[in-house]
Amino acid sequence: MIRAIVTDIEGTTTDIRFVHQVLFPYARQRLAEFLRHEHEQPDVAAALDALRTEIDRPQASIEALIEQLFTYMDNDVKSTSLKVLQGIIWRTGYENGDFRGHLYDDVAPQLEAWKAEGLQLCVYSSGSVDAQKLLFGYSDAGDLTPLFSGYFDTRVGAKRETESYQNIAEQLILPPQDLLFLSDIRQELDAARLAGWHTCQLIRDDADELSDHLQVNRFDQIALEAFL
Ligand SMILES: CSCCC(=O)C(=O)COP(=O)(O)O
Ligand SMILES: [Mg+2]
Repeated sequence: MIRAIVTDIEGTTTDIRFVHQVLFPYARQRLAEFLRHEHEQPDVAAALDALRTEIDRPQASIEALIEQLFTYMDNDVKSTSLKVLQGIIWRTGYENGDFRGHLYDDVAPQLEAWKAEGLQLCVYSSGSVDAQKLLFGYSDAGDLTPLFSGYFDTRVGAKRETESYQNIAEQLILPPQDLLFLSDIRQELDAARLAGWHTCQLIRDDADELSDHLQVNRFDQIALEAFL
């Protein structure tokens, strides 16, 4: 029986275009100036030190780190340090009302229904935990953060690695057969399935002909009884 549902964000709850055409450019346009002025802020300094460790350059200057972060952004590298810094910059955008977190219209009602049925709801995205809380906290459907009891990011591992799903299950103290992962990306679902999870693929845009996961177009097409 499914007892917890863990959802991806980009392409699953949220239009990929919101992430790539609103969030990513917003951070990109501000990143260099932000780091030049704010690199001593404790949370920023910690992310920059983590980046120095990540690239094995303990003495890297702020300018060298900025260059590295632009390379990451150009290649959509899911670096934990980049994701933390993007989240810090996005906070200003959400708080100023520059944008709200996009959600497909089927998402909030279904999350509320599952919560009312007693299911545990969690998020797993490459975006930092703080960025996840911002997107759901300042969403098109209002503040949905009370619905969620867990948030996971690349600190548990990469989304295409089976070990990440084993780590999440361990943290939730639930057996994998009680867990359902929702994502638009077949390789992420493959990794979750190898960890023993149930899986369901959201097809928001183009069909995925190579997938053998159960596919739906909307959250209200997900029938939990199907996962035995
Ligand atoms: C918290 S929304 C921003 C998501 C993000 O930064 C990202 O890179 C999406 O990656 P994912 O692996 O979740 O598709
Ligand atoms: Mg996705």
